[in-house]
Amino acid sequence: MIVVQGVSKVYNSGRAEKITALRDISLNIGSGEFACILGPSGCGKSTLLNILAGFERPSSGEVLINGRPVTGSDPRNIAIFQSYGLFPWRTVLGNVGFGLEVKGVPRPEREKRAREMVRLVGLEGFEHHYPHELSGGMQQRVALARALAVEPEILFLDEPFGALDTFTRFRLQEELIRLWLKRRPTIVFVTHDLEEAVYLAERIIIMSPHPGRIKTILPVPLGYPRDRTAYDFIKVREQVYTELKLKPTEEVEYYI
Ligand SMILES: Nc1ncnc2c1ncn2[C@@H]1O[C@H](COP(=O)(O)OP(=O)(O)OP(=O)(O)O)[C@@H](O)[C@H]1O
Repeated sequence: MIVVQGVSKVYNSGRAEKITALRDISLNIGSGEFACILGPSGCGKSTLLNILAGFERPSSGEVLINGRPVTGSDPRNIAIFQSYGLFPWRTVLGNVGFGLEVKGVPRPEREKRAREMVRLVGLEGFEHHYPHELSGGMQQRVALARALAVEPEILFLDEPFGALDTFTRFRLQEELIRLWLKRRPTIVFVTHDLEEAVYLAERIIIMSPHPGRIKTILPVPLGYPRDRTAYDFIKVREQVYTELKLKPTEEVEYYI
């Protein structure tokens, strides 16, 4: 579904040296796949996601979605959210229904679908609340419901749970998996949280910085829902640690 061919991105920062944010990225993402892009800060994760979503243009190479080159963002199929980005003057229902309104879905149908989405993310009873009356985790659910309400073919998510506490993050990760299994959109999810990637992804695209490259693509051979404490889960996590060189090596060198 998504084909990335030799994509590079160089930023002309106005200073003497240019920044190569991405160098020669090639990868394929299948229809209905859940892929995570994982890597340390500055390795080009957001740049890559923005190029996939059509918000930025690559310096060279190209991205094809369903066989067509991406030349700009496509609001009909693709939803993206980085922070909550909710409209403060709209209620939960108004926020969730926003994308449907843009699509021209008639009011009764819009409301029905928005209510259904609100229920799916566990916010029943909060339909008429405003964003400032909700916790961070609840606002993130609203953002998730809004993105899913338009039934996007592809969902691009850039560290959506980064600012949340562990409990809320775990719950929303579970919810996202549940919704993905139910509707099967293609999901490309950027994170720098290693465990999050192992919990969510069918494949983890591991990137390394300076310049941003794909280091390796790791399939996660675990079913859903995943158990963070299971032996298999810990084994995969260890593999990712090793790939990212975060695992201490066995050899110890002594200097006198
Ligand atoms: N608009 C821009 N102008 C100049 N340089 C940029 C721009 N956007 C990103 N960069 C540079 O490109 C590199 C990759 O940035 P990017 O934000 O894609 O990384 P990231 O992996 O998403 O980082 P983080 O996890 O910290 O968000 C960085 O060196 C950054 O400074």
